[in-house]
Amino acid sequence: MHTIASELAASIRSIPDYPKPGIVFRDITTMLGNAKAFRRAVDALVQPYAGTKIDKVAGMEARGFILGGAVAHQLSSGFVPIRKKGKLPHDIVRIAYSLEYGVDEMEMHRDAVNPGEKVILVDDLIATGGTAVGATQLLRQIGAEVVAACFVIDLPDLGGRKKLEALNVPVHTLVEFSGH
Ligand SMILES: O=P(O)(O)OC[C@H]1O[C@H](OP(=O)(O)OP(=O)(O)O)[C@H](O)[C@@H]1O
Ligand SMILES: Nc1ncnc2[nH]cnc12
Repeated sequence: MHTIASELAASIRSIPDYPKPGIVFRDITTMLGNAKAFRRAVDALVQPYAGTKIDKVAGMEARGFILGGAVAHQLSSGFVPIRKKGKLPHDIVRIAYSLEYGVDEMEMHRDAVNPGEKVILVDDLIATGGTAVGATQLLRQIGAEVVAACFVIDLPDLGGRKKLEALNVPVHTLVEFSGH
């Protein structure tokens, strides 16, 4: 019998040396195109939170939008896009962050979450945790309660899960790939 982790792992494509030499890129487009795997991934991401009241799901551009939108629908929550700089039209909060293969800035509308609202972060993958830690800081800056973060893929050797947990954000992941 296949576990969900092995089934999902088999649906994800690994591309060596993309986008830079030494990085093994974990490509979820193959999982997204596989109807059964996509449904199982979304169902498994949602499972720990079913029946709890989550006000908003926050997804990080771009892959976090695909999964986060589906998770928000399943939880009957609102959705908050955390975007790369320059894309949001209204009053924003912004933070600089680094990730496995670069540095960038991300932004969120200041009025996207009301103080005290319970928010879950959703993305496809956690590597160094730079993106998720930045998103947590943005959400906390506007008074949100970050109750959890969930990801399809964890790259445990890069330490992102531990960084988030050190900020008191519980982390839920479905499949691990060791090495980079
Ligand atoms: O844990 P970290 O080291 O921060 O890396 C993880 C982030 O990197 C990827 O996004 P990317 O910035 O490549 O954007 P994309 O979704 O637009 O491809 C991934 O979707 C996560 O958001
Ligand atoms: N190795 C990796 N594969 C896909 N997305 C990533 N984001 C950060 N590291 C990544």
